[in-house]
Amino acid sequence: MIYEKAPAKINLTLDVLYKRDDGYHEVEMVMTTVDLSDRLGFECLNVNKVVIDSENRFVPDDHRNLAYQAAQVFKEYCGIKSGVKIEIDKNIPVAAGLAGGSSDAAATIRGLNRLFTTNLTNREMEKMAEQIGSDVPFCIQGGTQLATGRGEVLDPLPPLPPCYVVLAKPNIGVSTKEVYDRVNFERMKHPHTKKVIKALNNQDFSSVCDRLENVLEPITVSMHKEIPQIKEQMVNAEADGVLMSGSGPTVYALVKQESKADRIYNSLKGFCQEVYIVHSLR
Ligand SMILES: C[C@](O)(CO)[C@H](O)COP(=O)(O)OP(=O)(O)OC[C@H]1O[C@@H](n2ccc(N)nc2=O)[C@H](O)[C@@H]1O
Ligand SMILES: Nc1ncnc2c1ncn2[C@@H]1O[C@H](COP(=O)(O)OP(=O)(O)OP(=O)(O)O)[C@@H](O)[C@H]1O
Repeated sequence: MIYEKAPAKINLTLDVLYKRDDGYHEVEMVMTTVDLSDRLGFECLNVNKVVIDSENRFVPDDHRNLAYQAAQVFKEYCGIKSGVKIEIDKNIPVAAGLAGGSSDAAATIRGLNRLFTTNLTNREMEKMAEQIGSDVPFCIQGGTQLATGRGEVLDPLPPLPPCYVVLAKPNIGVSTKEVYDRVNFERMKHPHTKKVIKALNNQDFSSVCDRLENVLEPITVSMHKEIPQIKEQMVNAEADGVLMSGSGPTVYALVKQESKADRIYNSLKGFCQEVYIVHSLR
């Protein structure tokens, strides 16, 4: 069995520019991976099928699983007739806005590229990833990147300066499609994406923290009061920056000091079922 790590992502910015004719939204977002990861294992099967094995009851074990879809796309593209077993050890909260399923799909493409020694380039793997979901191409290489188009046009950026990332996921469900469907361009306050990129170029942590913005946040907030409550607790515990990731519901805090990260963690532990202290990934 060979193994791949599948890290979660957070949005430092998320801007929506317009709705496209294909129904997707043109976006501009700065995303970065954090060290909360699923672990995926891959091995060949003699029979030509894809088998998903996970102990997490929220992870589908059939075609609905993005790792299953990635394996099918990979097998088709590379003309592979043997089957594959994929073990998913799930650590990223499910349906959280942290791209858990997307990262599993990307890890599957990378893992099968190693398992079958197919020598695909990152570019080829990103093209394949587009067929599975808008966040999957970013997850092929991860790190810190500017994602445009519907999320699949990628430009590498300098990493988020080293810090603690406290993630808090309230126990509520959010539909990404529903949040995008509620986008209202008239009332939108667009993020200063260029200033965040400049701050990353200068490795200026406090300017990054001052500019964290996500146009989907007010939409998800209007449906779930838990999100502003978590943000308020994080701010009261002296987080350097706070934002909702993706379409939510996970909210994160960026902090330099470990003692503050601990304080935020402790203040939220009773309120949220799932709270994690992790690091940004270089
Ligand atoms: C919110 C984010 O997670 C931020 O990274 C992504 O934009 C969403 O990425 P994702 O979950 O991989 O999205 P997909 O599985 O491709 O699309 C789910 C649904 O979200 C909406 N969607 C998604 C991406 C995009 N650029 N415009 C959209 O309008 C569409 O209604 C689509 O049917
Ligand atoms: N490998 C997977 N891990 C978790 N959920 C998966 C997976 N494959 C498919 N799913 C389905 O996708 C749904 C969304 O889960 P996921 O954890 O990918 O959401 P997300 O983090 O909000 O995604 P994104 O940030 O890309 O919008 C789940 O409810 C689950 O049914």
